[in-house]
This record gives sequence, structure tokens and C-alpha cells, in this order.
Amino acid sequence: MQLQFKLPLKRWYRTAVPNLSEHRPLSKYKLKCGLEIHTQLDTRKKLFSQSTNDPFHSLERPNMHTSYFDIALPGTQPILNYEAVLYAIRLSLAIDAKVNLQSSFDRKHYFYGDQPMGYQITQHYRPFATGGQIKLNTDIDGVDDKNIRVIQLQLEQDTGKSVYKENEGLTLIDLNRSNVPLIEMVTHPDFTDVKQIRAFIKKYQNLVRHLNVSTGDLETGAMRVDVNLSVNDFARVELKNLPNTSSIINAIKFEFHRQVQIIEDGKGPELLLHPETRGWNGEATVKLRSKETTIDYRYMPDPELPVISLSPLAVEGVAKGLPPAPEDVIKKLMAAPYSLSLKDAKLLTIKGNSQDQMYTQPELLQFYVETFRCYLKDVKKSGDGKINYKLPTNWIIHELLGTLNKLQMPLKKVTVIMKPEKFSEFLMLIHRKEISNATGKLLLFHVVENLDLIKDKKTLDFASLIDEYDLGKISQIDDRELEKICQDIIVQIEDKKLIENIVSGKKKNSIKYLIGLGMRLSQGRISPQEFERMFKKLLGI
Ligand SMILES: Nc1ncnc2c1ncn2[C@@H]1O[C@H](COP(=O)(O)OP(=O)(O)OP(=O)(O)O)[C@@H](O)[C@H]1O
Ligand SMILES: [Mg+2]
Ligand SMILES: [Mg+2]
Repeated sequence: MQLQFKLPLKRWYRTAVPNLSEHRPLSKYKLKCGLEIHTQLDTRKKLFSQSTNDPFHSLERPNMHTSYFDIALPGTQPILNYEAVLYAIRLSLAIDAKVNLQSSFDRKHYFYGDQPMGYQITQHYRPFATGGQIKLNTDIDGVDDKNIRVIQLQLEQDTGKSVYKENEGLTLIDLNRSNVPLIEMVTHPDFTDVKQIRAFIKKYQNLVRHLNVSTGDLETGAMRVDVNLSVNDFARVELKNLPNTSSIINAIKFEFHRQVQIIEDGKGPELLLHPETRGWNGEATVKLRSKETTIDYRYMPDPELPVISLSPLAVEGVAKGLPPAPEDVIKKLMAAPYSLSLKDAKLLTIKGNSQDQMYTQPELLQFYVETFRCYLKDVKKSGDGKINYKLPTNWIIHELLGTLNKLQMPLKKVTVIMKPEKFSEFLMLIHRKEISNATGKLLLFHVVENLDLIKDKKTLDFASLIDEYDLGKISQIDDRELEKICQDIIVQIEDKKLIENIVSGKKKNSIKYLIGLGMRLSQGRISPQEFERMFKKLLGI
């Protein structure tokens, strides 16, 4: 029987879980955890059939992407999808696992409504890859350096989904997910702290996204984490059905305390003797069943699937096409000449959780790096030498991305017109102080907003845009003209007290308000320093 969680989703977040650090002499109680992480591969087709692999976009239309094999009609047979094999090689190599040139499929038997074959095809006797590791790193992952060893990776098929209609007393079965390719990655029980587990999940999630093998989302179930936990070498408890990071962390904390209490009460040898499987109801872990043993599953080689036999050349070929590890890219971006902050370097490298990003990380990274290169070249060419390393960062990572989000404009569309050389031309306008920052913002917004018009003209000419919209910075503004603007502002201001307070020195900073009015009036074409100088002169301070 599967446990049905009846709690509203919100309760996952509201639970009061004891704080590990508040507990008794913890040194007496050693936490040991190992993870089994299931990741759905983002292949076009399913693992053993020609059905579309799309378990989420069809939630309103259950059983839409199902072939005879996916619904287990007798007589249908599996045919392996090699795209899934390529993805599995990518992931295995990226975590330093040894890809086994010969691996094979086995049947793991158990009965479930959403598993109509009566068994799951997985790899038990000869897994896809063996060994490997993921290193947690203080600088990048925010936890003490720690090496988490991987036992193995196995290719397997996903099950269908049970949809419980409690009011009607019905359980519905949706087989859209049935036979979606999964990689189960199993770690050694190397974790000794929840912080390591949180960091590891994030890192592994980033990795599968970086390799483009999965969306890695926990919320949709594209990534599912089972935690095995034991205290002081008593039997392990397996925690399953943990839908998001906070339930994973809270369930671990709860379970640790539950086991510590049992040991303190002297009942460890009695209650923690046999492995069991527990779920999380939002407040406590609850027993689902005793842990199945290998014998229970009656593993047997699948007689319908031949051995996966890989040539070393195929593995080498995949290895050559692997992108550099996210960690290496981040380190490179944080070093000279880029000198980015960890936050900005991560933004260029690691996909965030948001679904509607206007860019992919490889697109953004490439644009940034190439623009940076053009900017260095342009500065050298211009002969004024002084490179402002922050300029590309500020204008690409902060300003451009903000503009894309505001206008819901994909980066891809922008970079067709604003190629790195063009963007560097734009940066040089600011670099040479031909336009102010405020004008730059207006100009960038204008260009992105009117991309289609610019496309017609086939050219993007900043100089003519500056002319056309009268955006040129009046840096050489004549003092009489500036004086007139400032004088008008002072005369027209209604709050006379404000002026008095500036003059008397009571509220010196209010001068910024006047400067702001001036900037708005001049649309940013006169620098704030010029305004400050003139206001001070006029007010005699
Ligand atoms: N003493 C222990 N304490 C905590 N975790 C442990 C301990 N011993 C083993 N583990 C962890 O238990 C997990 C075992 O996973 P594995 O997939 O090999 O088998 P399983 O859980 O029996 O099978 P299934 O795939 O059916 O869940 C590993 O992550 C391993 O690190
Ligand atoms: Mg397992
Ligand atoms: Mg398990």
C-alpha cells in the first residue's frame, strides 16, 4: 500500500523541526547518510518505446504519451533508446564514474497499480557506471571540503503515476510517466551533516542542468531524492517521498532525533534492528513498510534486452563533447581578467530555478565573455588605457538582464542585432563618458524595446540614435544654462523648508532630492556632480 499524504502542500513548509544543534551531547550520536537520487533524463523519446517523453506538459491529458509497451500490453517488447545511453555516459563521466563497457538490464519485481508490468526494468547485476565522486568545496558550495563517493549509476525506467481521488474513493492511473528514462545515482553513506546533503543536492542538480541531461527540478519530480539514514551503526532507515529540499532536510532532522531518542531509551537493539522505509507527512516520519531485501525483488536478468555494449571510442567521443565543469567555469570567472563575484559567476554558469528565464547560461556566458574580449580590444585601440573591468559585468549581468526581464525579450533575439562587438561599442560610449549612466540605461532600453524596427534598417547606429532622441550628454553645458535650470528648480520647489534645511546644514543630504529633480529634467544628460556644484553655488554652501 502506498502512503497517501492528505496534508495540504503548504504544511510542508510550516513544520517545527527540532534544531540539530540544540540537541543533547551530539558527539555521542553519529549521523550517517547515503543518498539515492533518481533523475529523469530529458530525451525526446522514452527509454524503451517510441512514445514522446513529456511527463509534465500533458498533466491535463493523462495517458496521452503511451505506447503498447508503456501500458504493458502482453507481447510487447522493449527497444533501448540510445539517446538515454548517451545522456547516461555524459552524467557518469562528469562525476568521474567508470562507464562500464558492458552493462545489462534486470527486472526488479514488485506490485503497484502504476507499474502494470509487475516489475521495473533496472540495472542490478551489471550497472551502467561504477565509482565516481562529487567534491563539496568550501568556496563554491559553502560547506567544509568533503568528498562524497558514488557507488554506481544505473539506467532504469520510471513508473506511472497514481492520482488519488479521496472523496470519490478512487485511485486513477496515469501512464504518461511510465517508461521515462531515469538515472539512479547511489552514493556511499559519506554524509555526516544535513548541510552537506543540502549542498550536494544543489550541486548535483546544477550539474544535470549544466550537462543538459535533465531539468533537475525537485518540484515536478524530475529529480527525486531518497535518504538512507542511520545513527551509531544501527540499521538504516530509508526516507522516501520527499518532494522538496525543505522536506528532505526536515525529515532528516526529525528522523535523526527519533533514532537518538530510541537509542537513549535503550531500545536501539530492539527497534533499530531491521532496515525500514519511512515517509514524511510534513510533521513526522512514518513507517511505510519494512525495507524490501534483494530477495524480495527477485531480481532476474531481462531476457528481452541485450547487453549494452559500448565501444571505448564512443565513450571518448562523449568525453570530448563535455562542457567544462561548472566549478571550473566559476573559478575562471572569479579570477582575472573577469574578477567576478561568486554570485555573478554563478549567475553566468548555473541555471536558476525560474522556468521563464530569458536566456540559457551557455548563451549568456558566451555573450559575456565575447563582449568582454571586444571591450578590452576597443579600450586598447582607443588609447586611453584604463580598463574598467566592472563595466561589462554591470551592463550585461545587471542592466541588460533586467531589461530583458522587464520587456520579456529573449537574449537570443537581442544578440542577433547587438552582437558582442556592438555591445562593446555601446560600452565604449559610457567608458568615454560620451553618455551618462542614466542615458545609457535609456538607450539600452530603447534598443531592446525597438529591436524589430532596428532589424528593418539592418543597422544599429548608436550615434544616430543619440542624435535622434537628443540623448547626448551635455557635458560641456555652459554654466549660465545650468544655472538657469537649477535656479528654476529652487524657485519652483513648494517645500521651502527643505531648502532652508539644506542651507542651515540640518539636512545636508536633501540636496540629493534637488539633484534628482535636475537629473529627471535633463533626462540624465547632465551629470549629478555638475548639478551638485551648481546647487551649492546658488545656495551659498
Ligand atoms: N549504515 C548506513 N547508514 C546510512 N545509509 C546507508 C548505510 N548503509 C548503506 N546506506 C545507503 O543506503 C543506500 C542503498 O541504496 P541501494 O540503491 O544500493 O539499495 P536499496 O535502498 O536497498 O534499494 P532500492 O533501490 O530498492 O531502494 C546507499 O545510498 C547507501 O549509501
Ligand atoms: Mg536504490
Ligand atoms: Mg533505496
